[in-house]
Amino acid sequence: METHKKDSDKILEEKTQPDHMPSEGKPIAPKKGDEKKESAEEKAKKLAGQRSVLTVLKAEENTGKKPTPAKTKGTPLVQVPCAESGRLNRTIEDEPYYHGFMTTEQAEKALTSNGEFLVRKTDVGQAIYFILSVREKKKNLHLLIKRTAKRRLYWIHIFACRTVNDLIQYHISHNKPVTETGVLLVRFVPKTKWQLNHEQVIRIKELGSGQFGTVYLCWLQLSAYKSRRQVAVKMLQGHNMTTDDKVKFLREANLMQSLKHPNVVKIFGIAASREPFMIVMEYYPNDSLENALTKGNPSEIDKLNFLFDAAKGLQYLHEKSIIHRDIAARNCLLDADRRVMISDFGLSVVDRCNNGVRERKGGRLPVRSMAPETLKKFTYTKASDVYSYGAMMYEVYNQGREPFYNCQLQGNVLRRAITNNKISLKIGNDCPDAMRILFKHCRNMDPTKRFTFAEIVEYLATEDGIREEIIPTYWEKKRKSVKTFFKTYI
Ligand SMILES: Nc1ncnc2c1ncn2[C@@H]1O[C@H](COP(=O)(O)OP(=O)(O)OP(=O)(O)O)[C@@H](O)[C@H]1O
Repeated sequence: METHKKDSDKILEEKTQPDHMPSEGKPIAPKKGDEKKESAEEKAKKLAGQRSVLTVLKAEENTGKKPTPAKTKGTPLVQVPCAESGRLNRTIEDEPYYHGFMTTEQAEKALTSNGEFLVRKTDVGQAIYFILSVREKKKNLHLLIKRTAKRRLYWIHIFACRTVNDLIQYHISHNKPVTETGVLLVRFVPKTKWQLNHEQVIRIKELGSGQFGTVYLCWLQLSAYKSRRQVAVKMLQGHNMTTDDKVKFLREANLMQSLKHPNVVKIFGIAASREPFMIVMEYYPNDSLENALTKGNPSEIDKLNFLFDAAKGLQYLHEKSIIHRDIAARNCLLDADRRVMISDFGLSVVDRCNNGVRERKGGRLPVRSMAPETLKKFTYTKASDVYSYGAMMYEVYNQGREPFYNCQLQGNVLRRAITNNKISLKIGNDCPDAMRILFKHCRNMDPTKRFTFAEIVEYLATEDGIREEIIPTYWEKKRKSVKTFFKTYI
């Protein structure tokens, strides 16, 4: 183990040293005249005697959130030379324990047993910080990895390093606690296959943009040995994105990850180790239901199946306690078999208690599709989703026209007219009777009298022309995978 007296002493000399910020992952070259060697551990012991000098120095150096005084007050900081940290020459993004941008909630889900840890990034105010999340005695600790003001060294408890990799590696290889109470880093939580790297994604062209980001057609490189495939990638872009926007974007990705249904958009993963954040999804070349309705002239059977597929996807979401909150033809995509896939979970929320979710949200709201009780009290329920589904039925039977397209009212005046039942949607004469009845059940002003999606699915399932589900057998699936193998490798 090699240490350099000069390196260790820099902590004490710092005030007179020029500011220097090494790039992440670069080793520090040893300097001439570093003959006298001393380990960081020995230095820690020695420096304990110089407590008063170092306490002053550390207080001056602290940046960002101040550490809890009970844990760190009076503890000297010791710089660990690079050679002693025992790290590999990699960037933080390459480290298996680094999970990129992640909320506290997500980190807590990932930590399951004592001593498990991961490193993540988060925004505190305007600044971005690294956080060490570690599980100890059935509790989760989220420790801010702080930086000294001048030399820009990273530190948690006693030891300070030039990079986060060094800091973590040093604590692991030397079995050093990260808190005063002796919490050790035992086992890291590895990234899941769902967490992708930005390098795996290659842009082809833009597909369109929405409120939260732009969607691109991209190549996704699955691994060095596997083929690449075309995917749609939603990227959160823009320099004026607030922390709130980022958290919402990650929440959307997290929510999508937990969904698996033939009528819900399939997600491959998320790249969140740096910005722009990306949600990598299945690419649906048939575009949106809105385009199919406005440009495609679908048959009556097609329309019926579009609504049946959408209702099945939404029934699944409601079973998982998810309220979509933005049901509209523009948010439904069509797969290669023209099956509807529910998409765009940017506004979705989880209603765990089944009481509805109250949220007075600013920004653009889909007022024309929203239920009167939501417009009045900002309460979103499963029944308010059903009301919006009714608005989508209107789109389906009116060539994709948006609800109230011929109404001159705008903004608050329109909102008041809807809530006071002064205006209402009329589905049109071309709509079959059975669908007109269903429309009425969805658009009832009283939310308790509306159908549920389970009832809608049951109602539509008996209609003539409903496409039967073709569930592939075991051998059909096998045959398909062999075919794909030959296509890819031979
Ligand atoms: N998986 C996908 N495959 C193919 N096209 C997609 C996919 N996801 C989105 N798109 C297309 O990209 C465009 C932008 O989608 P996005 O979900 O960001 O916005 P939006 O739904 O149009 O608006 P908002 O998010 O404001 O409701 C849309 O035209 C949509 O059809």
